[in-house]
Amino acid sequence: MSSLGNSTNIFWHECPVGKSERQKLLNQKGCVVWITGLSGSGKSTLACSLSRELHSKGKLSYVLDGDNLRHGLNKGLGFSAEDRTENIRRVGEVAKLFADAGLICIASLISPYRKDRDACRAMLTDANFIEVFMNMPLSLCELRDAKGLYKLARAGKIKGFTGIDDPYEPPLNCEIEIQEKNGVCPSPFAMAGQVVSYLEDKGFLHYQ
Ligand SMILES: Nc1ncnc2c1ncn2[C@@H]1O[C@H](COP(=O)(O)OS(=O)(=O)O)[C@@H](OP(=O)(O)O)[C@H]1O
Ligand SMILES: Nc1ncnc2c1ncn2[C@@H]1O[C@H](COP(=O)(O)OP(=O)(O)O)[C@@H](O)[C@H]1O
Repeated sequence: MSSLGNSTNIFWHECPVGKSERQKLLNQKGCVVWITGLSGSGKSTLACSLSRELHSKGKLSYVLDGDNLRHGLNKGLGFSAEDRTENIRRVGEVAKLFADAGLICIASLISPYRKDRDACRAMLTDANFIEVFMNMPLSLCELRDAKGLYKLARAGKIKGFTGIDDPYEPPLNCEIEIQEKNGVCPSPFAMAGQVVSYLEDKGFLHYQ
């Protein structure tokens, strides 16, 4: 069902081809893998590696990457708390549609606020929202600084940068946590393997 907001005189139209038929066709179950973490923690790397692994297993996935969506769907949104909330809400709604289409939707956004991630979780049935926390130390993310943004933030040239002068609220009850082992970050292939194992164990990679 939809939440109607300010619109009136609109009605929900059921389509005769349903989610279960699409899932049967694809032999998988639609869900959302929501990857959260600091800039540079490896969200996009995991998203791409996971999508590749799933593809090689014959499973259909689609990546919604925060940075990429800000070029289109979310063009015009900034990084205030309100804009981030709207950014996450929109991506949550799109992810829900992809999951309904039967796909394994991989959403990769900083999504720093717990309440925003929880709101996306609430859009789906609980088991179909798989929250993956990239639990990498800020020092590692800052050392990587692939885009040079931490340097700019430290120099005061970017204001409100997550982890520097803007908050990041780590998940309290995520389904999967990716972290360093003995001070070493797992490879992209190993990170993807951790998520694939979870999806396999929970029965998302088959439709019975
Ligand atoms: N102020 C500030 N804080 C954090 N990140 C910033 C900021 N300004 C620009 N960027 C770049 O935007 C990318 C994060 O976009 P998201 O849509 O994932 O952010 S959020 O979920 O709405 O917080 C983020 O991409 P990733 O490094 O892939 O996380 C940055 O490249
Ligand atoms: N598991 C990993 N092992 C080694 N380097 C990684 C790993 N994950 C990410 N990186 C590197 O860290 C940098 C940031 O990764 P990225 O996926 O862009 O992070 P995010 O999307 O969270 O900003 C990139 O240069 C990437 O190649």
